[in-house]
Amino acid sequence: MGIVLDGVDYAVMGRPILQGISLALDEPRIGIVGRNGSGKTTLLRLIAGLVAPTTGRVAVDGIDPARDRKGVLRRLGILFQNPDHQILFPTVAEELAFGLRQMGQEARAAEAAVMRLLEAEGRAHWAGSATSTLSQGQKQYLCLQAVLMMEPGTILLDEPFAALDLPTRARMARRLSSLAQRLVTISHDPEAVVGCDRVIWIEAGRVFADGTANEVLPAFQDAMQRLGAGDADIDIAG
Ligand SMILES: Nc1ncnc2c1ncn2[C@@H]1O[C@H](COP(=O)(O)OP(=O)(O)OP(=O)(O)O)[C@@H](O)[C@H]1O
Repeated sequence: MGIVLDGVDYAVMGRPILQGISLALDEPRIGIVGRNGSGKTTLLRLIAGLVAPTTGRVAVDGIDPARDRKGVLRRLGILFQNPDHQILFPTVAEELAFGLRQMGQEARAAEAAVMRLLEAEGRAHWAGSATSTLSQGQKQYLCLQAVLMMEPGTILLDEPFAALDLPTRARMARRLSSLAQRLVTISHDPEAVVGCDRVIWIEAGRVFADGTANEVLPAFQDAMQRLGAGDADIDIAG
């Protein structure tokens, strides 16, 4: 089944942001790379159903993510770039229970599921901790656990390593690689998608290259280095 985008265009007030995107994504590890402003986050938002395409069709395991919000919650989890934008609750246990409550589970069952998860992760003592006191890496880890609570088949990761120091990044990479879920990783950094089965390079709102990591990443890296050698962009997007 997987993720299907069929002839997708997305425009804001007539300005095209993404154009002619047709992709069928069902590999276990998918990377989406592109420079700043190329349209990666917009693509993620379309897949997640946070915005609907202007033309064309998006389907996640056969459902339209913009229309069936409940259905998509069970299929797709999102780890946003900044955990501070994702964490809503004062304590770790409340944050972890939120998704299950949204999916209709009653409070006591959700609480028990949260404790089971924290115990399995060796972090039962985190339950009552204030989310605001966690480090950036711990917050990112909490957001990942909150997504995993809902047992989605696919997780969308937006720049998952951007705010992490090297040891935390290594730990997060290890945790992610052990997951059974399909992962779609969006990044401007080729390092973040090195092990992927398939890498899609988005340039100026279009699919510029699509292949294995070995096929796509060397060319992407070359192009980014060439761009970096030139002067800064002086045009303002929009
Ligand atoms: N709602 C919106 N209104 C106006 N412009 C938008 C909107 N959403 C995205 N854009 C524009 O579309 C382009 C692509 O944005 P997007 O955030 O998808 O890029 P990106 O590849 O994720 O960039 P970055 O790596 O910098 O996060 C940018 O020029 C952005 O300014």
